Amino acid sequence: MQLATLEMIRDLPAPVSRLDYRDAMAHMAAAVNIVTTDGPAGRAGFTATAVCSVSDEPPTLLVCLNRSASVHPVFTAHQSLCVNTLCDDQRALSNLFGGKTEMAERFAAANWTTAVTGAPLLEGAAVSFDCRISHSTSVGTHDILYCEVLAVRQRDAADALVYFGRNYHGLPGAAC
Ligand SMILES: NC(=O)c1ccc[n+]([C@@H]2O[C@H](COP(=O)([O-])OP(=O)(O)OC[C@H]3O[C@@H](n4cnc5c(N)ncnc54)[C@H](O)[C@@H]3O)[C@@H](O)[C@H]2O)c1
Ligand SMILES: Cc1cc2c(cc1C)N(C[C@H](O)[C@H](O)[C@H](O)COP(=O)(O)O)c1[nH]c(=O)[nH]c(=O)c1N2
Repeated sequence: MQLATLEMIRDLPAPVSRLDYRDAMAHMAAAVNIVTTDGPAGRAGFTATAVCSVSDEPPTLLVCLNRSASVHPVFTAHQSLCVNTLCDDQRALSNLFGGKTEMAERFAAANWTTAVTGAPLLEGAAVSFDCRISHSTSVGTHDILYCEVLAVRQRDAADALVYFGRNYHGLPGAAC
């Protein structure tokens, strides 16, 4: 194996720091979601922007959940969840579910129903995806939850909520 020379090491780019990475990621706009679960380990929910579509056959999305989050044990116990994508008029929910708030207080601020898994579906959400967690992997500080979508519910016309530059922005909706 060729030993790296000092010149080679010196020429390597400095690794991206956590703060530089976060500054960079603040430039990536994202949808804002309340991810919920319910079952024997109780009802839980958190705000998530690290959510995206994976495949349409079978319908699958992914959610990245920080293992240090208070809700992490509940989601891993249930292996099911619902991704509720917020509309512009639901900004306050994002902060409420964004941590440090009692779970009962979080859920008291909105109306909920259920579909297949029993995970709470948010009334008035732009769209809700009721899912079974099919498998997960751990990368760095987060678990990546791969979720098979078992049911969907969508609201026809709604203004979208976007998170960009560490702030919320409304996006005028069209009939979807
Ligand atoms: N993926 C995540 O876990 C994630 C995403 C967004 C916000 N947050 C939380 O919300 C707080 C406020 O975020 P902000 O956007 O106002 O400012 P920030 O500077 O803390 O984060 C800027 C961007 O960096 C990314 N990021 C932040 N923390 C992360 C983490 N632990 N793992 C992976 N990516 C991360 C997100 O894209 C975020 O929008 C953050 O400190 C974090 O606790 C977490
Ligand atoms: C706009 C926005 C976006 C996200 C978050 C927060 C906010 C405000 N949080 C953090 C998460 O909601 C919550 O703050 C942490 O889980 C800590 O919550 P507890 O205090 O442990 O309940 C978050 N956490 C996570 O694990 N994955 C994610 O994608 C996101 N995205």
